Amino acid sequence: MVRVAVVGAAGRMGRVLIEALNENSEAALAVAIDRPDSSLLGGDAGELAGVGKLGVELSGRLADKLDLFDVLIDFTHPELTLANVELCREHGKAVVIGTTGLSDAQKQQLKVAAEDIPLVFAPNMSVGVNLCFKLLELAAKSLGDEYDIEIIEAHHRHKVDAPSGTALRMGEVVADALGRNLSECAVYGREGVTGARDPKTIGFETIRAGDVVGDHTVMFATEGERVEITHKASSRMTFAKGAVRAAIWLQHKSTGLFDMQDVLELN
Ligand SMILES: NC(=O)C1=CN([C@@H]2O[C@H](COP(=O)(O)OP(=O)(O)OC[C@H]3O[C@@H](n4cnc5c(N)ncnc54)[C@H](OP(=O)(O)O)[C@@H]3O)[C@@H](O)[C@H]2O)C=CC1
Ligand SMILES: O=C(O)C1=N[C@H](C(=O)O)C[C@H](O)C1
Repeated sequence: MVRVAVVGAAGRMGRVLIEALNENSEAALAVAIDRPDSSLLGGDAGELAGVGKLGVELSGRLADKLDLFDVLIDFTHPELTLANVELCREHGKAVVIGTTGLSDAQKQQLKVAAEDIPLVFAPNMSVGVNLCFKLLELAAKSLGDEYDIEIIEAHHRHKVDAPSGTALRMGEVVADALGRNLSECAVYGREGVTGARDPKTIGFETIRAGDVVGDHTVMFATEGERVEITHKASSRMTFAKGAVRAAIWLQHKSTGLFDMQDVLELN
């Protein structure tokens, strides 16, 4: 049985992760962490997640719980994730990272940490999105430079980073397949007199509204037709199940930086 610690346990993903762990026979919640100043500290993590008492108290300091878990699952925010990875690196713990919005420098820090511990880092843990990454590679290679590419994503009103990590990864997949560098060809939103579209660009449009769990569409459009590859998440459970699967998969790894394509053997 893999003993899992969840940080951000009282958050949107944290609560669903606890539920997913409760339903899994190969992994179990061992530690639940949220803000040190949270009014919820001391409560039972299972009750917080709506699955009944689990006997795991919500606490505020991961450093006090290092003996109690094998793998950390972190869906929080970049600075906290990096601090937690460093703590886990010092103590030889594996980490599954779902947090998005990391800078290039922060991603580089993960690469360095992965020399000492195993990490799964993926902007989207759902099977469907990871299948879409493969479909996008095929579509981009088949359609080529004749088609304009636009990536449209929609998320709930609480999301703090844009474009989503998934949309950016979709952009990277398509850009790589076409031999382009995303940092040179990405266009984020348009306003005013923009001029005609530069065919080499990849456009990103972001919607933030209501309770949308996560929608992504990549459009390939040319004169006479367009192809759209769309994924719509209707429950966070799809991400949580993927993260638990990654935690179980990581127990057999000693070091290395992996993503969900590795976990799902889609590479
Ligand atoms: N890879 C994937 O498949 C997915 C990735 N995500 C990503 O996961 C991340 C989290 O998303 P979401 O769950 O919606 O966000 P939430 O804000 O709901 O959850 C984050 C939790 O972390 C808590 N937190 C903040 N500071 C600390 C701290 N110092 N110590 C411990 N806990 C702390 C927050 O508390 P408080 O609210 O009080 O600040 C909150 O409970 C985002 O980056 C999102 O993009 C989301 C879904 C899927
Ligand atoms: O913040 C979210 O909610 C989500 N974030 C991830 C992202 O940025 O791609 C994945 C998912 O779409 C939900």
